[in-house]
Amino acid sequence: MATSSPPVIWACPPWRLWGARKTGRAETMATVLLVGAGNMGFAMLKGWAKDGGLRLMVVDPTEALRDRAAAVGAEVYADVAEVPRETDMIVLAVKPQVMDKVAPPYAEFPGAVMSVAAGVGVARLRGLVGERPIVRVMPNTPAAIGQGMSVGYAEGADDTLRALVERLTGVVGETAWIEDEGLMDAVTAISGSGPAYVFHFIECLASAGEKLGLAPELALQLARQTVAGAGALAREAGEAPGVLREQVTSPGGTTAAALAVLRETGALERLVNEAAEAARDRGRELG
Ligand SMILES: NC(=O)C1=CN([C@@H]2O[C@H](COP(=O)(O)OP(=O)(O)OC[C@H]3O[C@@H](n4cnc5c(N)ncnc54)[C@H](O)[C@@H]3O)[C@@H](O)[C@H]2O)C=CC1
Ligand SMILES: O=C(O)[C@@H]1CCC=N1
Repeated sequence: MATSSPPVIWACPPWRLWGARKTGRAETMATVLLVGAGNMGFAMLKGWAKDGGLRLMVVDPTEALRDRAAAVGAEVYADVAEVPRETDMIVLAVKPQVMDKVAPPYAEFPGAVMSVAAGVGVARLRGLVGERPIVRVMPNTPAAIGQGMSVGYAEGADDTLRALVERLTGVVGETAWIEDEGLMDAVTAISGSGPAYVFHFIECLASAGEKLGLAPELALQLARQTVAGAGALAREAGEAPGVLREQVTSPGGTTAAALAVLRETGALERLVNEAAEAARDRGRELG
C-alpha cells in the first residue's frame, strides 16, 4: 500500500510545511498569537522568536510596540479584526483591568488560550473566551534574556497542550506547574512581582554605597554585579542559600555586623513577608 498521503499534505498550511522542513519536527509546529506586546508579552516574544518552529502573530494597538515585535520576526496586527483565524495558542498578555473588553473577540478563534494576567482566574477566562483548554501562566520579565520563571495552571489541557506551554515557557527560562489555582496569587507575589523587589534591593544597595562615599556609577556597578553574581551562584552552586550566606560571613567580621542589623530583629524577613502578602492580596482583588 502506498505510504504517500496527499490529503494530509493539502491539509497543512504552507507555514507548517516550511517549519517541518526547517526543524524536522512537523508534529510540533504551532501558530501562537500574542495579544498585547507590552513589557511581559514582548519579553516572552523575544524568546519565542528563537524557536524556529513557531509562527508568531502579535496584536497590539500601539504602533511602536508592533514595530519592535515585527523586528523579532512576528506578523503584527493593530486590531483583532485583521488577524488570520489560524491559531493554535492565543496568549493573552494585556492588563487584567482590560481583559473583559479585550478577550471576547478571541472566542471566535481556534486553539487553546494561555493567559498571563495576574488575578484573572480560569472560570472568568472561560466566560470570556468560551469552552476550550485554558492555561494560566505566571511568567516574569527575566524571560527577556531566557532567565524567566514561569508557573502554569492548566484546566482541560492534554499532554500535547502542556508540551506546547512548556515549549513556550522553557525557551524563556524555567517552568513549574501548580495543581491548585488558589496558589496562583502566591506565585505572582513571589516570582511574578519578585524581580521588582530585587531591582529595588539593587537601588537600595547602590544608594547605601553612595551614602558611604562611593561615586554613583561605581555604587550602581557594585550593587548590580553583586546581586547578579550572588543570584547566579545561588542557582549554580547546588547549596542552600543559608550555606552560601555563611560562606560570606566571617565570625566577628564585616558581614556579621551587617547581618546583625538585617536579621536581629527579623526586620527584613517581616518586611518581605508583608510585601508578598500585599502582592498576593492585590492579585485576589484583581480577580
Ligand atoms: N510586567 C510583568 O512583570 C508581568 C506582567 N504580567 C501580566 O502581564 C500582563 C501585561 O502586563 P504588562 O506587560 O506589564 O503591561 P503592558 O501595559 O506593558 O502591556 C500590555 C499591552 O497590552 C496592549 N493592549 C491594550 N489593549 C489591547 C488590545 N485590545 N489588543 C491587544 N493589545 C492590547 C497594550 O498596548 C500594551 O502593549 C498583565 O496582565 C500582567 O498581570 C505577568 C507577569 C509579570
Ligand atoms: O504588577 C503586576 O500586577 C504584574 C503581575 C506580576 C508582575 N507584574
